[in-house]
Amino acid sequence: MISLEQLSKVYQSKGKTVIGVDDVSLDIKKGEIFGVVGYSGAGKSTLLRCMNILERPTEGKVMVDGIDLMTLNSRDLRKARQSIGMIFQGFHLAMAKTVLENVAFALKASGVNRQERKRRAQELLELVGLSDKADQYPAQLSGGQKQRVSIARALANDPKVLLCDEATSALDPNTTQSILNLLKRINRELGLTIVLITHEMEVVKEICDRCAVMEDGKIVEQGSTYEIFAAPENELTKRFIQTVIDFRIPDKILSERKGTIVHMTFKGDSANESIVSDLLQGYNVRANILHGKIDYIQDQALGTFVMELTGEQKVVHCAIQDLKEKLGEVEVLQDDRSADQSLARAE
Ligand SMILES: Nc1ncnc2c1ncn2[C@@H]1O[C@H](COP(=O)(O)OP(=O)(O)OP(=O)(O)O)[C@@H](O)[C@H]1O
Repeated sequence: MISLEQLSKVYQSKGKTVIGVDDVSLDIKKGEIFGVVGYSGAGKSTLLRCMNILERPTEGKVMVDGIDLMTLNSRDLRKARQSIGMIFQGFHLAMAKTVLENVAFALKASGVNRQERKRRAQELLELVGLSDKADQYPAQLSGGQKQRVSIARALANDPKVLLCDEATSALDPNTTQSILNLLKRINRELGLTIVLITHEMEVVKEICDRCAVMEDGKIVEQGSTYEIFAAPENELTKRFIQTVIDFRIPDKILSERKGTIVHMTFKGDSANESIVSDLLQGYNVRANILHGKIDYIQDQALGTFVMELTGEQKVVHCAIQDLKEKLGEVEVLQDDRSADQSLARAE
């Protein structure tokens, strides 16, 4: 649905060159929810705004639903933009207009008559659960309700794509959840392709089918959200995942442990099976759980465990080897230190 080819955006600011987006290529499929995550200044907003040419890329190609947006004149671009809705962190509502008028106004430019505009706006307010607020003004609404109005407005022209610029960043966790649920619902019910940018990995975990991680204008990793969580490769991606699944063990606890400390990730069904206990029993290795959690990402289980394994060192190594073959993701965080202890005693 959206295809970016070698996209770059360079700003000239006070005699300096600032790179906003640096050679990004990306394919976003029809009907998926795609997340772009990164720290402040990574280039997320610039990338998103290039997708509807609110920001004109310096180089590269932007294809949306088969149309090369960079080749359009301003009239055709305005028309093409009708199929690309957008919502913002700050809502951008007209404060002097009622909720209904805010939504109906979006239909004015497309030449819909007054009566039909009103009917459609009422229908959209129903979709976002705000029919009873039609005659109120934005100042009378909560942040979550304002974002619902802006979603209704963005949907007015039946877009194929919805771009969300930090849409939940100004909201509390409960309200964030309800807006994410609404986005998920309109994605499924209307078949809408959604691209969202965020600095919160939790948002990605919650609703994104696929995601990309951005740093210094570049995409450093991308893939299905489940695979990214299960086997992140880039250090930045790992840091983002740690904000959601934190398996770090305090240094003090680690220093007290003498066995081999391993971090294991269990994918899908294996998260529900007793592979580990069966295997460790077979090897006569004892396991002490230091951290354990099963998360559900895109309705698939993902288990994360940190364990201290003790037993004869050779046997522990064989058991780890076997676990790697069966589970794939096993990382040794700290080697066995019982030898250090006997060495210290000998000294
Ligand atoms: N209009 C502009 N003029 C000059 N530089 C800009 C402009 N817009 C963005 N930049 C620069 O481009 C880079 C990427 O900014 P961008 O806003 O896209 O990042 P971001 O990841 O969305 O961060 P944030 O979440 O803080 O908005 C930054 O270095 C920023 O200073």
